Amino acid sequence: MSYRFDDLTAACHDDWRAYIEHDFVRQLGSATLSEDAFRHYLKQDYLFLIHFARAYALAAYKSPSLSDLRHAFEGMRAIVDVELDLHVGFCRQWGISEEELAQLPEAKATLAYTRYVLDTGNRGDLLDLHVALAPCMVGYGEIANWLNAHPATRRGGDNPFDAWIAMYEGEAFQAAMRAEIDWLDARLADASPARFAELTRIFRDATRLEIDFWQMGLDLAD
Ligand SMILES: Cc1ncc(C[n+]2csc(CCO)c2C)c(N)n1
Repeated sequence: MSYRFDDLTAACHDDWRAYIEHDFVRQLGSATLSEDAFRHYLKQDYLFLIHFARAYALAAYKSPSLSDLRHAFEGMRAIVDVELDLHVGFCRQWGISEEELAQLPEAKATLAYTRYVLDTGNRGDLLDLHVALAPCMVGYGEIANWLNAHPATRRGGDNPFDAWIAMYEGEAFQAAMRAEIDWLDARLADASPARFAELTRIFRDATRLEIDFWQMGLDLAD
């Protein structure tokens, strides 16, 4: 039996669909999401991105080869040099200043998700860490594609969240998502059934924590 990334989403089908098709996503697509919920999400996502950059630093530390080291370095650079700059600019447009971002208290859902990923990487190997990162890396691209295929989605100037969808449907991001799937496909091909069961558990837990992250946004939870 040779495994691939699609076997992870198939093994966690219900959780994966609950993440991709969450009410937060649906409301964002149909332009019915409350602006306060989106702002709350944006603020917590700033903290999330900082810990995600740390997870890529951990991936560098866990890299046994130069090509893995380069992959981790590029991932960290993408977040620190591109994603976080874009995010701070995006927050500014939504009335959230850099000073406010620097002072934010961390919501429990942010704490749980980011520390889960870091702990999984600390106690496991590079594949465990990448599987914990995968719902984030692959899920957002799939969400943008799902929204574009959904009849209730409104695109363009009459949807205030249009720029968010545009970011994740863009070719640069979709290419990064495919590269991550290829990396995982190559490693999963050698996994035993017992190892695949361990990785499924990590993938499911990280997906459940993504669901909680959306719910935290909707509930304005702290
Ligand atoms: C809760 C949450 N989950 C996933 C992402 C998406 N994301 C975060 S970092 C990254 C890699 C980009 O270099 C991607 C796709 C997010 N922003 N917030």
